[in-house]
Amino acid sequence: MSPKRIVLKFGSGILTRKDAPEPDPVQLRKLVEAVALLRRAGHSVVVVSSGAVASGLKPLEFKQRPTDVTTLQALAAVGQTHLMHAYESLLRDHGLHVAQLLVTHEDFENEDRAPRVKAVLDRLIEFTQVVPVINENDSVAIEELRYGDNDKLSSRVARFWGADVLILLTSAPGLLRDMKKPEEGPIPVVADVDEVIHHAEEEKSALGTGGMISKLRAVQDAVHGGVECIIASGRHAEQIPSLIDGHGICTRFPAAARS
Ligand SMILES: Nc1ncnc2c1ncn2[C@@H]1O[C@H](COP(=O)(O)OP(=O)(O)O)[C@@H](O)[C@H]1O
Ligand SMILES: N[C@@H](CCC(=O)OP(=O)(O)O)C(=O)O
Repeated sequence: MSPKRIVLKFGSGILTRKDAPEPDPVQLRKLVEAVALLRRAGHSVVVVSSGAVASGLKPLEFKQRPTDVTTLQALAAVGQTHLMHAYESLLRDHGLHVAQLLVTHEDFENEDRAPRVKAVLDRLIEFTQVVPVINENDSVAIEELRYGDNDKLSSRVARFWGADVLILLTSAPGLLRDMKKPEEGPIPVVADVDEVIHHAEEEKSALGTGGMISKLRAVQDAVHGGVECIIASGRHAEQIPSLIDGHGICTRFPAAARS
């Protein structure tokens, strides 16, 4: 299989324990293993990782996610360092290093800044031992914390970087037709997001901020930019390499032709 440019988005809901609002080291280890496998297979991988706010809850002794923006920003400032520490030590076991990029939407929209971000991303990828991990600069980016746009951010990164595939790893196995009937499994392939958006409900995981509607909008944007998208469960990180090969339980959104 030819090497691909892959963006993996890890949502807050899959980086944290199911029973407590704190990072789950086992889960993080499995996700990092999947990244290392893809790297070893010759693919270029960029991770867009949520989890800054969630990672700040325990050190600052919060039992649940607060709602006021300034406290969320404070949590993100503390949590982001914990998150990066975890990535650095887990990636080191695979001979890899984490490269942290904290960005705001403006970094992609401003015509002077955007080429710099792309240049540094391309340069980082040339180092085969480096895995760029991107998050919104939450401590100053209010809009991110209010709207939970890491889905949108990952879609922007994927388009901007010219990724072949964007995988949104989340707490659901893909897009379900009916959330009350998870046994039916996710819709396997979606050609037109507009035709399935009504399946997305407002409900989301305890620590997630985006939700399924945000994911589908992000997917729509990426697909139109020529990026194949996949929504899959991040609780089954072992299937990530096979998702790239066209298998696995997920919802696939084939790329539209690049214009
Ligand atoms: N049709 C649907 N199929 C699957 N999940 C859905 C659907 N509609 C809403 N959801 C919700 O979307 C959630 C995933 O979004 P979110 O909690 O924001 O995750 P993340 O933290 O990974 O971004 C699921 O846990 C589920 O509650
Ligand atoms: N940048 C925030 C992201 C919050 C967010 O977007 O969460 P998610 O809905 O899990 O993608 C953080 O790191 O906490």
